[in-house]
Amino acid sequence: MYIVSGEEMRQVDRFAIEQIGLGGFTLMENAGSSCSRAIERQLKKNNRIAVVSGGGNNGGDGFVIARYLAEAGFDATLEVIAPRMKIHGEAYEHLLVYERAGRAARFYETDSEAVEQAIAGADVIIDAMLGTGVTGELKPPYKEIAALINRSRALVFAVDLPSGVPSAEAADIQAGVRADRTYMLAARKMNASLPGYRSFYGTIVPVDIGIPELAYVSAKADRRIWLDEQKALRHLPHRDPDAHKGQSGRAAIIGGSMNMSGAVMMAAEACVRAGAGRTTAVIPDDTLSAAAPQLKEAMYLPLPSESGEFARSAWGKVPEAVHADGVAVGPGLGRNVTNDIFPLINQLDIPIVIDADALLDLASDLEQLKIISRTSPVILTPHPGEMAVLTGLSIEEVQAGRFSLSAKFAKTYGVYLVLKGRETIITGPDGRQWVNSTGNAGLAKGGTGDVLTGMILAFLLQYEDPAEAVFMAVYLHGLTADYLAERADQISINASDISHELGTVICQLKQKCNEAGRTIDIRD
Ligand SMILES: NC(=O)C1=CN([C@@H]2O[C@H](COP(=O)(O)OP(=O)(O)OC[C@H]3O[C@@H](n4cnc5c(N)ncnc54)[C@H](OP(=O)(O)O)[C@@H]3O)[C@@H](O)[C@H]2O)[C@@H](O)CC1
Ligand SMILES: [K+]
Repeated sequence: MYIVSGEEMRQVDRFAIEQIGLGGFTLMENAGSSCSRAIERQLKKNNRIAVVSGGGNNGGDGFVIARYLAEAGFDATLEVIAPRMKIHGEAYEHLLVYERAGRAARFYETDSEAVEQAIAGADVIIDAMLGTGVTGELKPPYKEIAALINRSRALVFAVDLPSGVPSAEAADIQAGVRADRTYMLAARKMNASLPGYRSFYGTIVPVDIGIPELAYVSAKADRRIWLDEQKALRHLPHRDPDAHKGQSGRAAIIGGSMNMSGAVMMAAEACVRAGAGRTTAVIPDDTLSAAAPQLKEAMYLPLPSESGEFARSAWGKVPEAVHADGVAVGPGLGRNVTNDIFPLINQLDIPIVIDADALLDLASDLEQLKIISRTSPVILTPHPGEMAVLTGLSIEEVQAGRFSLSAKFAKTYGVYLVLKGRETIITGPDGRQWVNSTGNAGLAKGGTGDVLTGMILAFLLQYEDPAEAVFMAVYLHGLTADYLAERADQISINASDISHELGTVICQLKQKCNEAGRTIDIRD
């Protein structure tokens, strides 16, 4: 599914209407009929339903929904908050269709008390007041009606967006409807993936309204999310039956310090479990006895240490000492001795994943990234705090601009950026973005990032396309956490459990998709 801003959605709509010839009236009919069918599955026959409509096209969707629900025999009334005079275009045509079908809408302008009573007394409220067209703070009486909806005990289903929630990134939100479910039309709106707005949406139900792919291509809205597991099947790691260990790649993971020998070893174990042919842990020599017993499958390359961390002089030795097809640097490095990771980026033209403390070293001289000439990809995996250091912004600013900041950063420095969070955003150096839908709050725990780093490195060695490798690592990391959370509470998820169960999850995924008859949607 595509992810769009409100402005991009308008461009997509315009293209579908003007260039493809799908009329706005038809799209609204599609939106309303598809939504009402999806909504009906949540309704009980005796529910009192209030469809609350505005005067724009979101309201128009509401007129169609009210007609379908009434025709299906539900006790559904249409409460229109906008004055009749302000309703135009396709929305007005659909209001007329509703009325000509023998139904009567109630208008807040002329019957405010009855409208408020209908809303207060409803079991289910369908919020079709405002969608992508909202600007600024909610105006009266929408603000008061939104508050009334939020106070009610009814189930609240929003159409496209909860009214009042802006669709543009980093727009302020003062008040808005808090929905239990949001029936999102055609494409996912950007803000549904941003922390400040996500809670307004409730469960998001995608609703197809028949807009052709070409309309998205024309709007250059190149951001996607996978909402079903079947999409993953085509992209799962695959092993040739005749494979030998040399073909799955040699991985080197550089990290660890006296107090954090576990981090580098968790990354190394994840790398082994995710299929790397040979994995070497490059560690400070005085941590060898602590690190080595943690993983039998790894090889070890100890380098000079100082105060329990890599000595500054060790960094110059790394490019020659490491014989690998891909490298990750960062897990558990520590911050007492300054790390110098630029020789790695400069001299090793193999895929490199930069994580954790190494990101902070990178931040001290980011401009160097622009002048280094490499053909192999650089992958940065910051959490919002690390991204704040990389950009010089506050964490709040990072979170409010996750999409645009990621795109700008990845393009400026020519890197793949994995901005972690509830919905991790992966951005390619060309600005294309993928949003991950798997994972849960159990991942908010030390070590899970180290495991992800190891998985990304292993996949980089097995996939041709770095974007696919990075996305699949993030996707399966989250999916394994979801698998674990189905068996024990989220709070008990251990980072290493993700490595241990990864194979089971991939296996289950293959089985599930096979059982579903291999109906793979190729539009991903
Ligand atoms: N285009 C298509 O093909 C399709 C579009 N579709 C649907 O259209 C929706 C977008 O429709 P849209 O552009 O008409 O905007 P919409 O969200 O109804 O809001 C406009 C109204 O809001 C009002 N208003 C604004 N700000 C306000 C505030 N702060 N506080 C209070 N009021 C405020 C503004 O009033 P005004 O300020 O002009 O007085 C105006 O009346 C989209 O989300 C989807 O549901 C589907 O049918 C599929 C086909
Ligand atoms: K709405």
